[in-house]
Amino acid sequence: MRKFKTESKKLLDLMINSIYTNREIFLRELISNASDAVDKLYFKSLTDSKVEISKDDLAILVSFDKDARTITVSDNGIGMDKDDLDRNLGTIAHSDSLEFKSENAETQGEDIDIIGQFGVGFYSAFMVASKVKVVSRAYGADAAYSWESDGVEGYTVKEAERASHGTDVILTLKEDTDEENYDSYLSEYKLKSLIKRYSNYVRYPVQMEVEKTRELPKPEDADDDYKPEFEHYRELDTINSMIPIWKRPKSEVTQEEYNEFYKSDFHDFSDPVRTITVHAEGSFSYDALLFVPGRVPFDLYSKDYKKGLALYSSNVLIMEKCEELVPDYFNFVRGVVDSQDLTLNISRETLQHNSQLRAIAKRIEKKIKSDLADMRDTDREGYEKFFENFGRGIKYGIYSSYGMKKDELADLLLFYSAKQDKMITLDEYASAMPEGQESIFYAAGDSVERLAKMPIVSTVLDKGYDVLLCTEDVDEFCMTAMADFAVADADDPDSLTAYPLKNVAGGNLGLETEEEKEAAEAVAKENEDLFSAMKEALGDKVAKVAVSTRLSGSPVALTAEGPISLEMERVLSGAPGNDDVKSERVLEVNAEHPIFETLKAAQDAGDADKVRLYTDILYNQALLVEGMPIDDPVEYAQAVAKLMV
Ligand SMILES: Nc1ncnc2c1ncn2[C@@H]1O[C@H](COP(=O)(O)OP(=O)(O)OP(=O)(O)O)[C@@H](O)[C@H]1O
Repeated sequence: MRKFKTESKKLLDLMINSIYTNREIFLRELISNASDAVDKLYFKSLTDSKVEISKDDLAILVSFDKDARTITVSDNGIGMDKDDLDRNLGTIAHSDSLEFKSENAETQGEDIDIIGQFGVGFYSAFMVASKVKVVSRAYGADAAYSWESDGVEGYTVKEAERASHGTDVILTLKEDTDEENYDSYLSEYKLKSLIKRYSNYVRYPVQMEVEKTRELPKPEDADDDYKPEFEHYRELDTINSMIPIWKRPKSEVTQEEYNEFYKSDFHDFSDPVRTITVHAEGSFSYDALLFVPGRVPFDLYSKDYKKGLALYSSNVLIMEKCEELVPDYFNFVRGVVDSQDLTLNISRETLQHNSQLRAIAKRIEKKIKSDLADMRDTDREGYEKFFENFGRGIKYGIYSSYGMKKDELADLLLFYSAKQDKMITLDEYASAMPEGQESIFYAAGDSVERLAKMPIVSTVLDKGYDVLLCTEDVDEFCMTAMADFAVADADDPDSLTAYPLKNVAGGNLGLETEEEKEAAEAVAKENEDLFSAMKEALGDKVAKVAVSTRLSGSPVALTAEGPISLEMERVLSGAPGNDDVKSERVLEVNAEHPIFETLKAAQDAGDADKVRLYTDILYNQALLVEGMPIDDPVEYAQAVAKLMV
C-alpha cells in the first residue's frame, strides 16, 4: 500500500470533516470530474486527428447497487494511466485539471469548460464512502488500473480490467449512524434529484438506468372485460437538461421556454410577468436570467422567506440562493447567475471575493430597475398588478434606507390619486399640478373610500390640488423617509425642483392666504378662554385646540403636529411594545361652522358643563372620521343621547 503524504493526510481529514457543510455534494464533484475527463478527450479530438471519437457518444453514467451498497459514476472520457492515478488521486490538492486549463487556455474555445481547479473534489467521496475504488483506462492505453483507498492511511494501485477508455468511480457507502442515513443515497429518486439539482447543466448527458412502466399490448383474443396489463422495464434516461437556457441567445429562446424553465426550476404554477436577461462580457463575464413572479409567493412576508439568486459556476450549481445578488426591496426576483470567472473557495460553497458578487449585484439591480420602469411605461395594467404584489417591498426599501434609496426607487412607486381616480406615479402627480402648487399632498388611512370623504382631503381637493390616498401601512413611513420628490423643470431638464411631500392631516400645509391666517389668529385671540376651556376638557388627549384654516364643511378635525401622524400611531400601536408611540394631536376647530357659535354662546353664558360635553362629542366625532377608536363608546353614546331628549 502506498501511503498518503503526511500533509495530504491532514488535508484529507480536514476535507472530509470540515471543508464541506453538505455531504450530498459528493455526487456533484464526481460528475464534474467525469465531465472534465470527457471534455479533455473531446478537446484532444479537436487538436489531434488520430483521436477518433464522436461527441454524441460521450456521456456520464450514474448507477447504484442496493445490496452491495455502492454508487458508481462512470465516464468514457480521457481516463488515467497508472502514473495519473498515483499523481492525481494520491496527492491531495493536485489538480491536473487546473494544469490542463492553464496549458490550453489559448486553444480551448467555448466548447471546453473545465470545472476542476483545486484538486480536492474527488476526496469529498470519503464523506459518504468507507471505500473508494477507481477503475480507469487512459485513452489509447491497452491496460486498465484500479486505485483503491479507505481514505485514511493510503491507497493501492493495481492492474485491472476495463473494456475501453474512461473511468469508473465506485463508492462503497459508510454504515448508517444515528445522525446520518447513508443508505438514503441508494435510491433512484434521490440520485436523480441530486443530479438535477447540482449537475442539471453539465454539458454532457448524465444518464441513469431508471425503472419505467408500460402497458402491454392488448391480446387479440381479449374479451370485453379485459383489464390493461402493465410491465416494468428498465431504460437508460438522460437526467440532466444540459444546455442552460440562460446561455442561449435571447433571440433563440421563446417566452414559452422561459416560462417553463421558471415554473419548473422555481416551483411556481403561474408564468412570470417579466423575464430579464443580462449578458456581461469582458474580463469578468457572466450571464443572468431573472424573473419577476406573477404572484406573491405564499411565504414572501414570512421569516422563512429567503431571497437570492441561484449561482452557477461553469454550469455547476454553487449556491441555491445567493442573497448578496439582490437587494431586499427586489427580494421577489428569482433567477440564476452563471459565471466562469468566479473565484470560488475550495468547497465551491462560497466565493473568495465578494467584490465580484457586488459588481454583479449592482448591474443586476440596475437592470431590474430599468426593466420595471419599462413595464411601468409600456404595460401599465401589468405594472399595476406587479405593484400590488410587490410594491410594498419597494416602499419598505425607501423607508428602511432612511430615504437614501429614493433616487433609485421613487419613480417606481404608484399611489392612488383622489383627483384622477386611479394609480399614478409621483411624476404624473407633479406634471398635473396647477400653477402655484408647492407641495405634493397625501392622506393616509385604511381605505380609499374613507380617505376620499375626509374633510381635510376635501379641503385640499377644493383648492384644485390632488391628494394621494395611501392605504398601506408602510406608505406614510415611506413618504416621511422620502421627505420630498424632485422633478426636472420642463424648460431646463438639468434643474430640479424638490416638492415636499405633505400629509394633509399633518402640521402646516401652507395652503392658507395671509388674510386667512390673520383672520384665524384674530379668532383665536378673541376666543382664548373658549379654546383653553376646550383644551382643559380634553386634557392629555390633545396637545392643543386651535382654529383651523383648512376646514370647510365640518366643525372639527384631528390633525397631528410633529413627526408622528395619527395614521403612524395607529400602525405602530398594532405592534407590541409600541404603547408609548403617540402623535401630538391637534383638535382643529372650524370657526365658520355654526357649531362654533353654539360653543361660543355656552362659553359666554358660563356653561362650563356644556362646553365640556360638546368638546368631548366633537373630539370623538373627529376620531371616528379618522377611523380611530374612541376611548369610551358608551359615554359617547350617552352624551349624544342626552342631546336628543
Ligand atoms: N473521472 C476522472 N477521469 C479522469 N481524471 C480524473 C477523474 N476524476 C479525477 N481525475 C483527475 O484527478 C484530479 C483530481 O481530482 P479532484 O476532483 O480532486 O480535483 P479537481 O477536479 O482537479 O479540482 P476540484 O477540487 O476543483 O474539483 C483531477 O484534476 C483529474 O486530473
